[in-house]
Amino acid sequence: ATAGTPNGQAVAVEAAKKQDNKKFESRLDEIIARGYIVVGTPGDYKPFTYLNPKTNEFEGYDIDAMKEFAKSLGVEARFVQTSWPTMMDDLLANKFDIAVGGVTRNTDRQKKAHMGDPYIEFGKAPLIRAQDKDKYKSLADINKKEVRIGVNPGGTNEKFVRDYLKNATVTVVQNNLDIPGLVANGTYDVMITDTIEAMVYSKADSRLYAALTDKPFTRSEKAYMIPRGDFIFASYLDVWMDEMKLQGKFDELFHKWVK
Ligand SMILES: O=C(O)C(=O)C[C@]1(C(=O)O)C=C[C@@H](O)C=C1
Repeated sequence: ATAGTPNGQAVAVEAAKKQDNKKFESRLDEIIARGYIVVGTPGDYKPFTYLNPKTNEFEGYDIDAMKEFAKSLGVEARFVQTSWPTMMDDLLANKFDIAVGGVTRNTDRQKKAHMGDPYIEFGKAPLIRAQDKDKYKSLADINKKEVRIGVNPGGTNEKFVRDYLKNATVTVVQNNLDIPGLVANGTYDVMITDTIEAMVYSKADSRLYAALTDKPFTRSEKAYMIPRGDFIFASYLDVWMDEMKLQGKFDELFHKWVK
Protein backbone atom coordinates (compact mmCIF):
# COMPACT_ATOMS: atom_id res chain seq x y z
CA ALA A 1 0.00 0.00 0.00
CA THR A 2 1.12 3.53 -0.68
CA ALA A 3 0.51 6.62 1.41
CA GLY A 4 -2.98 7.99 0.80
CA THR A 5 -4.61 4.55 0.62
CA PRO A 6 -6.48 3.52 3.78
CA ASN A 7 -3.87 0.90 4.55
CA GLY A 8 -1.01 3.34 4.06
CA GLN A 9 -2.69 5.82 6.41
CA ALA A 10 -3.12 3.19 9.11
CA VAL A 11 0.58 2.37 8.91
CA ALA A 12 1.48 6.05 9.21
CA VAL A 13 -0.82 6.51 12.23
CA GLU A 14 0.69 3.49 13.93
CA ALA A 15 4.17 4.88 13.35
CA ALA A 16 3.13 8.30 14.67
CA LYS A 17 1.55 6.71 17.76
CA LYS A 18 4.71 4.79 18.47
CA GLN A 19 6.73 7.96 18.21
CA ASP A 20 4.24 9.72 20.44
CA ASN A 21 4.63 7.08 23.12
CA LYS A 22 8.36 7.56 23.07
CA LYS A 23 8.23 11.32 23.14
CA PHE A 24 7.92 12.74 26.62
CA GLU A 25 8.46 16.33 27.53
CA SER A 26 11.03 15.16 30.08
CA ARG A 27 12.77 12.01 31.25
CA LEU A 28 10.87 12.63 34.49
CA ASP A 29 7.56 11.83 32.77
CA GLU A 30 9.13 8.88 30.97
CA ILE A 31 10.40 7.34 34.22
CA ILE A 32 7.02 7.75 35.89
CA ALA A 33 5.24 6.25 32.87
CA ARG A 34 7.57 3.26 32.69
CA GLY A 35 7.30 2.62 36.43
CA TYR A 36 11.00 2.27 37.22
CA ILE A 37 14.15 4.34 37.22
CA VAL A 38 17.42 2.85 36.01
CA VAL A 39 20.35 3.81 38.24
CA GLY A 40 23.90 3.25 36.98
CA THR A 41 26.57 2.69 39.63
CA PRO A 42 30.06 1.14 39.75
CA GLY A 43 29.47 -0.85 42.97
CA ASP A 44 33.13 -0.61 44.00
CA TYR A 45 33.27 2.39 46.26
CA LYS A 46 32.33 2.04 49.92
CA PRO A 47 30.43 3.60 51.61
CA PHE A 48 28.56 5.01 48.60
CA THR A 49 28.08 1.99 46.33
CA TYR A 50 28.97 -1.65 46.90
CA LEU A 51 27.89 -4.68 44.93
CA ASN A 52 27.72 -7.30 47.66
CA PRO A 53 28.95 -10.56 46.10
CA LYS A 54 27.02 -12.61 48.67
CA THR A 55 23.62 -11.18 47.80
CA ASN A 56 24.44 -9.78 44.34
CA GLU A 57 22.66 -6.60 45.52
CA PHE A 58 23.98 -3.04 45.54
CA GLU A 59 24.34 -1.45 48.98
CA GLY A 60 25.45 1.89 50.35
CA TYR A 61 24.72 5.51 51.03
CA ASP A 62 23.86 6.41 47.44
CA ILE A 63 21.92 3.19 46.91
CA ASP A 64 19.67 4.07 49.87
CA ALA A 65 19.38 7.64 48.56
CA MET A 66 18.27 6.35 45.14
CA LYS A 67 15.67 4.08 46.74
CA GLU A 68 14.30 7.25 48.38
CA PHE A 69 14.44 9.07 45.03
CA ALA A 70 12.49 6.26 43.37
CA LYS A 71 9.97 6.30 46.22
CA SER A 72 9.42 10.03 45.69
CA LEU A 73 8.69 9.31 42.02
CA GLY A 74 6.38 6.42 42.88
CA VAL A 75 8.52 4.00 40.88
CA GLU A 76 10.85 1.06 41.47
CA ALA A 77 14.64 1.54 41.52
CA ARG A 78 16.59 -0.77 39.21
CA PHE A 79 20.37 -0.76 39.55
CA VAL A 80 22.79 -1.58 36.76
CA GLN A 81 26.56 -1.75 37.00
CA THR A 82 28.85 0.68 35.23
CA SER A 83 32.54 1.50 35.78
CA TRP A 84 34.49 4.69 36.41
CA PRO A 85 36.14 4.72 32.96
CA THR A 86 32.80 4.10 31.16
CA MET A 87 30.31 5.91 33.40
CA MET A 88 30.01 9.04 31.26
CA ASP A 89 29.69 7.16 27.95
CA ASP A 90 27.16 4.77 29.46
CA LEU A 91 25.06 7.67 30.72
CA LEU A 92 25.23 9.43 27.35
CA ALA A 93 24.31 6.15 25.62
CA ASN A 94 21.12 6.06 27.73
CA LYS A 95 22.03 2.89 29.59
CA PHE A 96 20.59 4.48 32.75
CA ASP A 97 18.72 7.58 33.88
CA ILE A 98 21.13 8.67 36.59
CA ALA A 99 24.70 7.89 37.64
CA VAL A 100 25.54 7.59 41.36
CA GLY A 101 28.12 6.16 43.72
CA GLY A 102 30.39 8.84 45.16
CA VAL A 103 30.57 10.78 41.90
CA THR A 104 32.57 13.99 42.28
CA ARG A 105 30.84 17.15 41.10
CA ASN A 106 33.23 18.90 38.77
CA THR A 107 33.44 21.06 35.65
CA ASP A 108 34.90 18.21 33.55
CA ARG A 109 31.70 16.24 34.01
CA GLN A 110 29.44 19.28 33.77
CA LYS A 111 30.80 19.89 30.25
CA LYS A 112 29.16 16.65 29.09
CA ALA A 113 26.31 15.93 31.50
CA HIS A 114 24.41 17.62 34.31
CA MET A 115 25.65 17.40 37.88
CA GLY A 116 22.86 17.95 40.41
CA ASP A 117 23.19 19.88 43.66
CA PRO A 118 25.89 18.61 46.03
CA TYR A 119 25.05 16.52 49.10
CA ILE A 120 28.39 15.83 50.81
CA GLU A 121 31.81 17.44 50.96
CA PHE A 122 35.18 15.68 51.05
CA GLY A 123 38.78 15.97 49.86
CA LYS A 124 41.53 13.80 48.41
CA ALA A 125 43.81 12.37 51.09
CA PRO A 126 46.16 9.40 51.56
CA LEU A 127 45.16 6.05 53.02
CA ILE A 128 48.38 4.51 54.37
CA ARG A 129 49.59 1.84 56.79
CA ALA A 130 49.22 2.83 60.45
CA GLN A 131 52.94 2.17 60.99
CA ASP A 132 53.77 4.82 58.33
CA LYS A 133 51.85 7.54 60.14
CA ASP A 134 54.90 9.78 60.55
CA LYS A 135 56.28 9.03 57.09
CA TYR A 136 53.59 10.62 54.90
CA LYS A 137 52.62 14.06 56.12
CA SER A 138 52.56 16.02 52.88
CA LEU A 139 52.24 15.67 49.13
CA ALA A 140 56.03 15.97 48.85
CA ASP A 141 56.46 12.96 51.18
CA ILE A 142 54.40 10.88 48.73
CA ASN A 143 55.71 12.30 45.46
CA LYS A 144 58.84 10.12 45.43
CA LYS A 145 59.90 7.28 43.16
CA GLU A 146 60.14 4.78 46.03
CA VAL A 147 56.53 5.40 47.05
CA ARG A 148 54.19 2.84 45.45
CA ILE A 149 50.66 4.00 44.78
CA GLY A 150 47.75 1.76 43.81
CA VAL A 151 45.00 3.68 42.04
CA ASN A 152 41.54 3.13 40.65
CA PRO A 153 41.27 3.90 36.90
CA GLY A 154 39.03 6.49 35.32
CA GLY A 155 37.98 8.65 38.27
CA THR A 156 39.22 11.70 40.10
CA ASN A 157 41.68 9.62 42.20
CA GLU A 158 43.61 8.74 39.05
CA LYS A 159 43.42 12.30 37.78
CA PHE A 160 44.84 13.59 41.05
CA VAL A 161 47.67 11.05 41.05
CA ARG A 162 48.58 11.76 37.40
CA ASP A 163 48.53 15.54 37.96
CA TYR A 164 50.24 15.85 41.34
CA LEU A 165 52.22 12.68 42.02
CA LYS A 166 54.26 12.37 38.83
CA ASN A 167 57.37 11.09 40.61
CA ALA A 168 55.70 8.26 42.51
CA THR A 169 55.49 4.68 41.18
CA VAL A 170 51.87 4.32 40.14
CA THR A 171 50.00 1.09 39.45
CA VAL A 172 46.41 1.05 38.17
CA VAL A 173 44.39 -1.55 40.08
CA GLN A 174 41.29 -2.65 38.18
CA ASN A 175 39.16 -3.44 41.22
CA ASN A 176 39.01 -0.42 43.51
CA LEU A 177 37.79 -2.60 46.38
CA ASP A 178 41.16 -4.42 46.42
CA ILE A 179 43.32 -1.35 46.98
CA PRO A 180 42.93 -0.81 50.77
CA GLY A 181 43.88 -4.46 51.40
CA LEU A 182 46.90 -4.13 49.10
CA VAL A 183 48.09 -1.11 51.09
CA ALA A 184 47.52 -2.94 54.38
CA ASN A 185 49.53 -5.99 53.20
CA GLY A 186 52.42 -3.89 51.89
CA THR A 187 51.93 -4.31 48.13
CA TYR A 188 51.42 -0.54 47.83
CA ASP A 189 52.27 2.26 50.23
CA VAL A 190 49.54 4.76 49.49
CA MET A 191 45.99 4.90 48.16
CA ILE A 192 44.98 8.44 47.23
CA THR A 193 41.26 8.65 47.75
CA ASP A 194 38.37 10.57 49.24
CA THR A 195 38.58 11.37 52.96
CA ILE A 196 35.24 9.63 53.55
CA GLU A 197 36.43 6.33 52.04
CA ALA A 198 39.80 6.55 53.81
CA MET A 199 38.04 7.00 57.16
CA VAL A 200 35.68 4.08 56.55
CA TYR A 201 38.56 1.71 55.68
CA SER A 202 40.82 2.86 58.53
CA LYS A 203 37.98 2.24 60.96
CA ALA A 204 37.43 -1.25 59.57
CA ASP A 205 41.12 -2.31 59.49
CA SER A 206 43.53 -1.32 62.28
CA ARG A 207 46.51 -1.78 59.92
CA LEU A 208 45.29 1.27 57.99
CA TYR A 209 45.43 4.97 58.76
CA ALA A 210 43.55 7.82 57.10
CA ALA A 211 46.12 10.62 56.95
CA LEU A 212 45.54 14.35 56.54
CA THR A 213 41.75 14.07 56.65
CA ASP A 214 41.69 17.38 58.54
CA LYS A 215 43.65 19.12 55.77
CA PRO A 216 43.05 17.19 52.54
CA PHE A 217 44.84 18.07 49.28
CA THR A 218 41.63 19.13 47.51
CA ARG A 219 38.06 20.05 48.40
CA SER A 220 35.08 18.84 46.36
CA GLU A 221 31.51 17.68 46.69
CA LYS A 222 29.54 14.64 45.57
CA ALA A 223 26.48 14.88 43.34
CA TYR A 224 24.21 12.74 41.18
CA MET A 225 24.68 12.97 37.43
CA ILE A 226 21.98 12.98 34.74
CA PRO A 227 22.00 13.68 31.01
CA ARG A 228 22.22 17.37 30.16
CA GLY A 229 19.50 19.52 28.67
CA ASP A 230 16.55 18.23 30.69
CA PHE A 231 15.58 21.16 32.89
CA ILE A 232 12.44 19.44 34.20
CA PHE A 233 14.26 16.32 35.41
CA ALA A 234 17.17 18.39 36.77
CA SER A 235 14.80 20.65 38.74
CA TYR A 236 12.97 17.65 40.14
CA LEU A 237 16.28 16.23 41.37
CA ASP A 238 17.09 19.54 43.08
CA VAL A 239 13.70 19.83 44.79
CA TRP A 240 13.90 16.22 45.99
CA MET A 241 17.41 16.85 47.32
CA ASP A 242 16.30 19.95 49.22
CA GLU A 243 13.54 17.94 50.84
CA MET A 244 15.99 15.16 51.76
CA LYS A 245 18.32 17.69 53.37
CA LEU A 246 15.57 19.52 55.26
CA GLN A 247 14.13 16.25 56.55
CA GLY A 248 17.55 15.19 57.81
CA LYS A 249 17.60 12.14 55.54
CA PHE A 250 21.18 12.71 54.33
CA ASP A 251 22.27 13.06 57.98
CA GLU A 252 20.64 9.69 58.65
CA LEU A 253 22.50 8.17 55.71
CA PHE A 254 25.77 9.66 56.99
CA HIS A 255 25.23 8.09 60.39
CA LYS A 256 24.26 4.76 58.88
CA TRP A 257 27.14 4.46 56.39
CA VAL A 258 29.99 6.75 57.43
CA LYS A 259 29.99 7.42 61.19
O1 LIG B 1 35.55 9.89 39.90
C1 LIG B 1 35.07 10.30 40.95
O2 LIG B 1 34.37 11.28 41.03
C2 LIG B 1 35.34 9.62 42.21
O3 LIG B 1 35.42 10.29 43.24
C3 LIG B 1 35.39 8.16 42.19
C4 LIG B 1 36.59 7.49 42.79
C5 LIG B 1 37.84 7.81 41.98
O4 LIG B 1 38.24 8.97 42.03
O5 LIG B 1 38.43 6.93 41.36
C6 LIG B 1 36.80 7.94 44.19
C7 LIG B 1 37.14 7.12 45.16
C8 LIG B 1 37.02 5.68 45.06
O6 LIG B 1 38.12 5.08 45.62
C9 LIG B 1 36.78 5.22 43.69
C10 LIG B 1 36.35 6.07 42.75
